[in-house]
Amino acid sequence: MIKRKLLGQHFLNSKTIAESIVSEAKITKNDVVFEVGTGLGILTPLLCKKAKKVISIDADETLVKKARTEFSDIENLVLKSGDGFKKKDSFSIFVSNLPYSKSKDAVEWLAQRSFSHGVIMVQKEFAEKLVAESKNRKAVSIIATYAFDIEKISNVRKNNFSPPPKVDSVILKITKKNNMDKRLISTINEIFSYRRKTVKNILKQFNKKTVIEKRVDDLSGDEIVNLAKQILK
Ligand SMILES: C[S@@+](CC[C@H](N)C(=O)[O-])C[C@H]1O[C@@H](n2cnc3c(N)ncnc32)[C@H](O)[C@@H]1O
Repeated sequence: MIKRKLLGQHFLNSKTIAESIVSEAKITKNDVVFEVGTGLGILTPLLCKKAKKVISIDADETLVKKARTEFSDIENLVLKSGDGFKKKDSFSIFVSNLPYSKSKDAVEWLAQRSFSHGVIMVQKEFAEKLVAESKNRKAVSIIATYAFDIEKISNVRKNNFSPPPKVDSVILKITKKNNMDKRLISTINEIFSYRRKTVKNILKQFNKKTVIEKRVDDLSGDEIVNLAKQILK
């Protein structure tokens, strides 16, 4: 039970929703799809039908073994065990019903990867955080909106999962816009730990100078990214 919770094991039980996720991913026979969280494999064979190749990873070895047996006849499927957000495989499309505790890690990892687009399912609150404005923004909102165009596809009620999670989910389409590196991402996170300070005082922490008296909350997303770039120069 503890493992289930830690790994966010709420399995989608609606074939219709699984089909709509795969359809939104606009997969062609030229695409390599990377799926994090094979789970019970509701998405995996549908992805394989459309793609040239599917790499599907689960952190739970038991689920990977089960999938290996169940999908042994699918030739374009590579099943792996381990932490999906530590893998270095190349892919063109990302599809994941994300393990919820890993949503922030997923966004930061995806921001560093080159790919075309993805379809992800996240908790409703996390989806709202990603597109939040001014004072409601977090570092992950800045990273996500700089790295991707984000489009909401639909809401998914919690009863479409077994066992049902506490909250509803949202399907998002993300299209890659800008690549970011690890240093830029950690500097944006650091800026947010000083979010009540003025830009002038933040830069002072990094031995840099400016006359700008604005606070982080008054800057646009691009201005925050540029501030992080200035700190890194
Ligand atoms: C929300 S379930 C989704 C499973 C399946 N795709 C579905 O839609 O029913 C998340 C899955 O991700 C797996 N998982 C959790 N953390 C992971 C990680 N870091 N890397 C790979 N898989 C992970 C869990 O074991 C679980 O099977």
